Amino acid sequence: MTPHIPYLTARPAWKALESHFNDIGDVHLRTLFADDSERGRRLTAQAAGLYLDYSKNRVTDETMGLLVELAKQSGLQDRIAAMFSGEKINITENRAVLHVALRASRQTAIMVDGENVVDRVHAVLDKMADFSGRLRSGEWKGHTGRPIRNVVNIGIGGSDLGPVMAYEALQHYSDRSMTFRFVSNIDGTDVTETLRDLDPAETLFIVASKTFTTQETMTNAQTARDWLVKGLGGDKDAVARHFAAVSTNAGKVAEFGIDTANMFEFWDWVGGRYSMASAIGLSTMVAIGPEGFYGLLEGMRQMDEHFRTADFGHNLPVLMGLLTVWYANFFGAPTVAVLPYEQHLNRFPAYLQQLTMESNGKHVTLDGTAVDYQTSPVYWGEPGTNGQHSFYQLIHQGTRLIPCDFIAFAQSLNPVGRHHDILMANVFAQAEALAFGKTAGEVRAEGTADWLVPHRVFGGNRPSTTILAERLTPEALGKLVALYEHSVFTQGVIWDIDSFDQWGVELGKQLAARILPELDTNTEPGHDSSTNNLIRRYREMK
Ligand SMILES: O=P(O)(O)OC[C@H]1O[C@H](O)[C@H](O)[C@@H](O)[C@@H]1O
Repeated sequence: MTPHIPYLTARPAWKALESHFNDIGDVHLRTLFADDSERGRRLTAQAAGLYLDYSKNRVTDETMGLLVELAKQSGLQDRIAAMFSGEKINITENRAVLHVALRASRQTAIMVDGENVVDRVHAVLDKMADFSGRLRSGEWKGHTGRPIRNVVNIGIGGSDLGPVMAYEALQHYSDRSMTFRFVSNIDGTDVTETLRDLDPAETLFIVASKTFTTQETMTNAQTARDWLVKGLGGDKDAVARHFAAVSTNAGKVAEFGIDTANMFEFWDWVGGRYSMASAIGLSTMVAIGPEGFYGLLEGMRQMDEHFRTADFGHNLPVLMGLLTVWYANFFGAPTVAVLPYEQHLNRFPAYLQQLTMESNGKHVTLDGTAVDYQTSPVYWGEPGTNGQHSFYQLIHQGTRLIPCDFIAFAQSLNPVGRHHDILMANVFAQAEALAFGKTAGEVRAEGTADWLVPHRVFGGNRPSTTILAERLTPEALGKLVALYEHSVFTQGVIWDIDSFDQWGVELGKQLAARILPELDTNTEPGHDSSTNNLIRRYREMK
C-alpha cells in the first residue's frame, strides 16, 4: 500500500526548508563562492553526457539535502516506479503515462491492460522507418509519378511543437534536398503562406492529431486537401499518395478520407506534449532518417534510465525539478527563463512552454483539494545571444528574481571563424555577471561619477543553472527533452498535482464553438456585454 503523503506544507522537509530559507534566503552567491573554493566543481552533476552546473543557484549543501528529503517525503521514488510500470497515474483521465515506453528497447516489456505496449511501439517504429525510407529514396511516388520533395506537418500543440522543435534542432542532420514545413494556426495565413510556393505533385501532408478532432488541424487539413486536389486537376484519388495521418483515432482518419494504410498509430497513454518520440515524430524521422530518429530515442532512453535509477542527489531531472520548486515556492519567483546558446534550439523554449505549463499549470491536488502554494512557473526564453540585447536587462537589474537555465554545446555544428568561442564566452559571462554582479565599490573604482553609481551597480545573486553538452546530435536532443520531461514530473509529484491532464484548455474551445455560428447571423449574441459588443462590431466590419 502506498504510504500516506501529507499535504505539501505539512511535510517535515517542507517545514525544515521554510526555516532554512529564513536563514539562507538572503545569503549572496558571492559569499557562498568565497567561503567554498570547491563549490563550482562540487555542486555539479553529470549523466548520459550532460553536465549540469547548479553551483550558481542560491543553495547550500543543506538546502540540497532538504530538497532531496522533500522529494523522498513526497513519494517520488514510488511515483517514478508507478509511471515506468504503466500504472494509471493520470488519474483524471484514468490513463497510464508511458512516453518512456516509446523509447524502450525492443526486449523490454511494459504491460498496460494485459498487453506489452513495447511490441506495439516497435511495430509502429518499423512501419515509420519503412515509410520514411521510401519517401527519402524517392521510391514513394506522388499521384503524378513524381517523388515527394516537400513534407508539411499539420498539427497543433503537442502535434506541432515537438515536430517543429525537433526539425529545427536537427536540421543539420536533415535531408537538405527536401523541404519541411509546419502548419498549426487556424489563421488562414499559416496554411496559405506555407503552401504558396509548393508544387502539389511533390508535396506530402502528415496530418498529426492524437484525437483527430482538433478544429484547427481538421480545418487546415481540409484546406490542404482542397489545395492538393485542385492543384492535381481535381482528381480525388490523389489524396492517397499525398496524405498520411498520425493519430490514436483510426475511425476519424478513415472518415477524413486518408487511407489507414498510411496511418501511424499511437495510444492514449502518450500525452500530446510527451509525444514527439511517438509516430508524431514521423516528420522528424523523414527529415533525419530512421537512424537519426533511433539516436533521438536512444538519448531519451539513457536519460529515462538515469532518472529511474540514480539517487536523487545526483539525478539531473530531480535536481532541476527541486530547484524549480525552491524558487517558485520559497523565493516566489514567477518565471523561469530558458536560454539556449544554440541557434538550432530556436523553438526549444516554445516547446518547453507546453511541456511545463500545460503539465503543471494546475490548481488542485490529486484528491481535488485547492492548493495554497504556487505550482508551475511561467517558462519563457529565446536563444542567446539575441536575448542579451533585449530582455536580459530586466534579469540583471530588474526587481524580479528570474532563475535562468543556460544550455550550451562545446562543439558547433557550423564552425565559422571565432563565432563559437564568442558565443560560449557570452554564455559563461552572463551566468557569471548574474551571480556576482558588480558592487558600488567596483563601479566607483572605474571612475564613475557618484550620481551614476546606483544606475551602474549590478546586485548579482541572480541564480542560474548551466547545462553543457558536447554537441547537438539527435542523442543529445533526446537527453535534453527527457531531462525536462522528468524535471516536470518531479515538480508535479512534489506539488501533488496531475501533470498529465489539461482540462483548462477545454473552456475556450467550447465557447468558440458556441460563438462561431453567431458570427454569421443577425440574432442577438448571448454573452456578456463586452463579448456581445465585439461580436456585433466584427459582423459590421467583416
Ligand atoms: O493532437 P491533438 O489531439 O490534435 O491535440 C493537439 C493539442 O490540443 C489540445 O487542445 C491540448 O491542449 C494539447 O495537449 C494537444 O497537444
